[in-house]
Amino acid sequence: MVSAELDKFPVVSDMSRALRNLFDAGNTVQMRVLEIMGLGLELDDPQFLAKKHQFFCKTGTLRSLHYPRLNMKEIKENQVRCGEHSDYGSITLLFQDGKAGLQVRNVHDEWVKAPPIEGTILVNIGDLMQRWTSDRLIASKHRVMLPTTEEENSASRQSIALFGHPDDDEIIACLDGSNKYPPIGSKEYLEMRFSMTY
Ligand SMILES: O=C(O)CCC(=O)C(=O)O
Ligand SMILES: [Fe+2]
Repeated sequence: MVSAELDKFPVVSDMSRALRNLFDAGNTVQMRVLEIMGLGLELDDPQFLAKKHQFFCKTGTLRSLHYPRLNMKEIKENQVRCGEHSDYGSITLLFQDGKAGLQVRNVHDEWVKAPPIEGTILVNIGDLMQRWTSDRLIASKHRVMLPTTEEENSASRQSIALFGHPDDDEIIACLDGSNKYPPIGSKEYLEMRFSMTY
């Protein structure tokens, strides 16, 4: 990146403290969402999922995604901002700025827009949660498309994803007692996905 571009980054005083606060607050929200999911899934112990995320400070990952503003003339055919994928872990909290572009594939296999709604956080189910719940909860495929108007092109987009993953030494076995997916170590699963990707 050229230095002129770097100059356009906002100056955030005490960045590390700001990120730490976001990480900690996000952790609290993740735990609450996992508890609510435990209730919805009618687990004997509704806290079960949350209890498997005790070392979030070690397993959680915060990713800042900055999509620069675009020049219409430089856009290639079929270019997207972030290609179709599902997240690997249990649940992801996604904080979007005011810019549209995110799309989620619904149960009818159609792409639907998931525009940012002020004051809300988007929650994605990850692949390991799908496996854990024997496909009762489906990992949502999502992608980020390019802006459609010239005006939107002249603005950058910023999002922050907080990826949750069960504790490293947990064995993830189907919660319904079935053998739909063989049990797998949480860390082992994540490493397998990374090695397939990179
Ligand atoms: O930038 C976004 O809104 C989505 C990013 C995303 O899906 C990811 O990093 O896994
Ligand atoms: Fe994602």
